[in-house]
Amino acid sequence: MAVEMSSKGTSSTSTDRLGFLNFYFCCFLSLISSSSSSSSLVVAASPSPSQQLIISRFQQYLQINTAHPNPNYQEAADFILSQAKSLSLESQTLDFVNGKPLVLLKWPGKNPHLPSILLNSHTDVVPAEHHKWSHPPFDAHLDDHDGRIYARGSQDMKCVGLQYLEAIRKLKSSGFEPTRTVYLSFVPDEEIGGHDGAEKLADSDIFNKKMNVGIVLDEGLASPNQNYRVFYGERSPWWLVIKASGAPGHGSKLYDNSALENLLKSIEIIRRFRASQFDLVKAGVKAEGEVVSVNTVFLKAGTPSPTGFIMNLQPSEAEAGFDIRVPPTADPASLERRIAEEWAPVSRNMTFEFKQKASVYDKFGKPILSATDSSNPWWALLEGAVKKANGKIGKPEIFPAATDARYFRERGLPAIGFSPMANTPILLHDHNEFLSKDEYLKGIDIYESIISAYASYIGDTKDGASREEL
Ligand SMILES: CSCC[C@H](NC(C)=O)C(=O)O
Ligand SMILES: [Zn+2]
Ligand SMILES: [Zn+2]
Repeated sequence: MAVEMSSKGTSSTSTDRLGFLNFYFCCFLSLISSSSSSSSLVVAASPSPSQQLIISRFQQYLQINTAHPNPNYQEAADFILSQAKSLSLESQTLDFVNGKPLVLLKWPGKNPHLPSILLNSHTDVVPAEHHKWSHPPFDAHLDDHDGRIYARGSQDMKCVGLQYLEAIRKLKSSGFEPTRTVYLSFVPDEEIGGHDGAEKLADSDIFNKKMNVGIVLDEGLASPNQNYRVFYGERSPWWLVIKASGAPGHGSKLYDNSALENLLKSIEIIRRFRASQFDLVKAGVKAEGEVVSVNTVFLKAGTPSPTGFIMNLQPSEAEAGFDIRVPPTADPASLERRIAEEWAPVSRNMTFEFKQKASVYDKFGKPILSATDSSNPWWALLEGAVKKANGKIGKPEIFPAATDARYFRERGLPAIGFSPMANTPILLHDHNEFLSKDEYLKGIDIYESIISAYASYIGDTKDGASREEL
């Protein structure tokens, strides 16, 4: 792999200087808050100087506005490259698509023949409605009272990207040397489908001929309770548009087969199907990721007029869009039949098209799921490593939405979705997304344990979770 050390971006020295300034500023703030003893609010424990530097680096990454539709990818890439430089990691910027840099870092292992570990994170975030946030979404404000860091991307998923790096920083300073090579990919465009990011990486020669990846870690979700959530598969997005057509007519006339009547019949049938799936979740029979979800995302009909819509004309066309998520355990053929026969039947003058229809099966025709039994030693290693760092993980789940992990699972690689955020409300894509500094710091310890276990593992897929004695 060609190694290019970036000369652009913030140097580690200026990064650290900024961190110290921030540290002194925060000490000043905590002095003020502790002097106002009348306050009944709980004051978060003050971080140590080294923790303050870690938090400050996280804030710097969060402050880079990588929201769609105009993500500042270059600044994010420069920041990651500066961090890589401070850690003496090899780095490379892959420009699969102009203006969408993908940063690939490498920590070479002592045994380059063993399959490597890929730690993936996306650099983009979804947009925020700034006026609806209590703190500006790109300020990365740290609330001194509750220790929360408010920012778009604090949960999804700039936290994970930097936690990987901070864990490596700790491992390096403890003298740890990996047996397996560890790669880190910082990819663009996950939030808009990953086609110009992780999908390009997974299809690339560098990935398929050089990296020899054996396991991928990617994003998970926050957990409101004390157990971390772990994901071994995800639902496939199907974005469906159904269209109805019929004769136009006077607004006063009752007649059969108008476009809107036909569309509304379908919407009612779809709504009943949705309720049947949701009832299974409400009754605790199935988890969210195990049912088919269908949500109406747009309705389009009517004849526009300068003041709104013509009110006495029944339109000749009407359409509706649905976000459908299909679990890997569902039967896609029966859902397709349901769509053609019940949701958009020709008998009601209806047609349908998919704007997106991700396969539920891999290239071998099997549901895209990573094993969670003894055939996948990475699973047991992850469980053991989290436990060793005093964390707990819950039952393996199917991720309800889509992540970049699917591009790696599709190739038959095991991929685990995991974002170490316990005792945290799920706020991805929501207003006031936050992560507490303590959970962030705890997550670094968790990754330190996982990376150490993964990078030291010398067994193959058959001989379980043996570890090299270092
Ligand atoms: C279909 S690609 C868009 C990816 C996005 N992922 C998440 C986690 O929100 C989603 O599931 O809608
Ligand atoms: Zn994400
Ligand atoms: Zn997201």
